[in-house]
Amino acid sequence: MPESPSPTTQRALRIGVAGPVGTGKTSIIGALCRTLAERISLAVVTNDIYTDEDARMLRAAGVLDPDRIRAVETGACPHTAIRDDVTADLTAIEELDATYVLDVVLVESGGDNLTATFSPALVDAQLFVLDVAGGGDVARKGGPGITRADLLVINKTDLAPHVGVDADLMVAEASAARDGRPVLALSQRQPDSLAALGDWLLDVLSTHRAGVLVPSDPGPMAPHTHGPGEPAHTHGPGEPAHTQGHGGERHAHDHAR
Ligand SMILES: Nc1nc2c(ncn2[C@@H]2O[C@H](COP(=O)(O)OP(=O)(O)OP(=O)(O)O)[C@@H](O)[C@H]2O)c(=O)[nH]1
Repeated sequence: MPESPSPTTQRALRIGVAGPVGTGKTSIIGALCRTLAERISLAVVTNDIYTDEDARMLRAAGVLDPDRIRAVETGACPHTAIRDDVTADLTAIEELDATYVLDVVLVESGGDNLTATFSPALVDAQLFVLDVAGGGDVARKGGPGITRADLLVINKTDLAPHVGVDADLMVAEASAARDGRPVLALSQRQPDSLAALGDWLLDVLSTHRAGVLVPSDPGPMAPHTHGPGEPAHTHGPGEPAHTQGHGGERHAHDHAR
C-alpha cells in the first residue's frame, strides 16, 4: 500500500521531465512508476503537440492505473505549455491531485530543444534528460536545463560503445558544467541506475514533505526561431506577442504571461 502523504504537505510533489526528442523521457517515467508505485502514490501528465501518444504508451505498459495518466495536447511548441502558459498542465495536475491521494505527479514535457525548461510555477523540481546517442559533446554545450536542472540524466549508457561515446567522460564534463548539481548515468538495462533514480526522487519527496523544498528556475530559454525566416525571439518578461510556425500553421501568442 502506498504511504499517505505527510499532513504538512498541502499537495503532491510535482516533478518535471524535460529534454530533447527521443532521449528517453517516457521510458524514465515508466521506470520510476515501476520502481516506486508500491511505495508511493503516483500520477503522470504527458505533453505532446498533437497526440496523446506518450500517455497511451505508458497506459499500454501498465505502469500505473490508466486513469492516473493524463495527456495534455499542447497544440503549440512544448516549451510554451511548460514555461509560458502552464494552465493546461496545472489543470491536469490539480484534477489528479483532487481525485487521488498523491505523493508525486510526474510531468513529461514534449520533446523540445536543448534550452526548454519547466517554469517553477508548474513543477517543484525538474530533471533534464540527454542521451549518449545525441553525441558525447552535448553535455559540454550547456544551456539552462543541462547546467541548472535539479538532476541531469545522461541516458542510454548501454548504447555508448555502439555510438563511440565515452559515457564516463560525458558525465564528468556534465558535472563540471553543473557546479556540484547531480548527474546520473542511466540505462533501462542497468537496474542499479534505475534504483538510484528512484532514490533521488524519494530524497526530493522528503524535502518537499519537510516543507523546505524551494523550486529553482534553471532560467529562460535561449533566443530561438520557430521557422525559416522568422526572427529569433526569447521568452522573457515583457516580450511582445509574436508569431510561431507550427508545421505550416502560424498564430500569434504572447510569451510575456
Ligand atoms: N538502448 C536504450 N534505449 C532506450 C533507453 N531508454 C529509452 N530507450 C529507447 O529510446 C527510444 C525513445 O524513448 P522514449 O522514452 O520514447 O523517449 P522520449 O524522450 O519520451 O521521446 P519523445 O516523447 O518523442 O520526445 C525508445 O525506442 C526507447 O525504447 C535506454 O536506456 N537504452
